[in-house]
Amino acid sequence: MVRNIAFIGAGNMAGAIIKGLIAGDYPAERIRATTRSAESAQQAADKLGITVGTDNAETVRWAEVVVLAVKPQMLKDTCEALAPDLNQQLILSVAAGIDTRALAQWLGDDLAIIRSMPNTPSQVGVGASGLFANPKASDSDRAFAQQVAEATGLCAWVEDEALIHAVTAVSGSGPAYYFLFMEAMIEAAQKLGLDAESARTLTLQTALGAASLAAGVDTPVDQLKRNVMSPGGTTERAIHTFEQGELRELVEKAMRECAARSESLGRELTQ
Ligand SMILES: NC(=O)C1=CN([C@@H]2O[C@H](COP(=O)(O)OP(=O)(O)OC[C@H]3O[C@@H](n4cnc5c(N)ncnc54)[C@H](O)[C@@H]3O)[C@@H](O)[C@H]2O)C=CC1
Ligand SMILES: O=C(O)[C@@H]1CCC=N1
Repeated sequence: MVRNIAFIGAGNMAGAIIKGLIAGDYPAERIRATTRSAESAQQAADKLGITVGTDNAETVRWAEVVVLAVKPQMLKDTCEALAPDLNQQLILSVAAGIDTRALAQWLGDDLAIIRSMPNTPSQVGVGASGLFANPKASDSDRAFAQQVAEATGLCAWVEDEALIHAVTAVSGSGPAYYFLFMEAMIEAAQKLGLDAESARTLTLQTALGAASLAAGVDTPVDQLKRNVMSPGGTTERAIHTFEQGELRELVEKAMRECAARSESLGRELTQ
């Protein structure tokens, strides 16, 4: 299914989705985007290989699907300015925290609105998105949103919109947790004596290998972990150190904070 799709905002997340779509053979001439300045529009056009302008109204009138990809703090003003040019386009919002009720208030009551919480690995085809549709969205709207998400990776629907906060804490923000872990491992590897390049390549390949193995076999992750841990061996010491340092509790705390921030962001920006 190909529809004219306009991204309002052409930053990190829109760029990641657009790259994923194009890599999945979505026709580039059916994708447009906007940014705030002519200079950033030109940069984004060169980087993404699509038409990027600064005229939201014109771009929205061309579109059948409008993707809201500006920062949550910019969303209310952006939506209210777009509202007069909307004519039943499907709205896809990737903004953290802002619910479909607020979006409908700013854009128009009758609109089909689908929220997607994607992540930046979308740009290399291994994104993970959570989706929620308001009751106005048709089966075909849902199918289109799913197609966009699947062009860039995999997706899961939630039927309770509040669960988008949890999705944000898992997959929306999750890549940054793994990047932090990689950063820490690269630093520690160098302290153990490896040169910077070996520290980096061994760390990244190990992350890729662990994720590929976990995704590629049916074995639960705790068993995969135990398979690395020879009794009395080396891994056991490292895992014991993580557990003693309460890594699990820390992960849960961080994810609860993330979900809570998603909720409070929504409250602050929709009052
Ligand atoms: N970065 C990430 O990993 C993820 C981000 N998101 C959501 O995606 C949205 C965008 O985030 P990023 O791409 O990281 O931000 P960003 O700052 O990289 O991109 C925002 C873009 O919006 C443009 N913009 C701002 N106001 C505009 C307007 N009125 N009209 C047209 N363009 C306008 C800016 O020029 C910029 O290109 C946010 O709402 C965020 O919550 C969701 C999931 C993951
Ligand atoms: O940090 C943020 O607010 C955005 C939403 C999910 C990932 N990045």
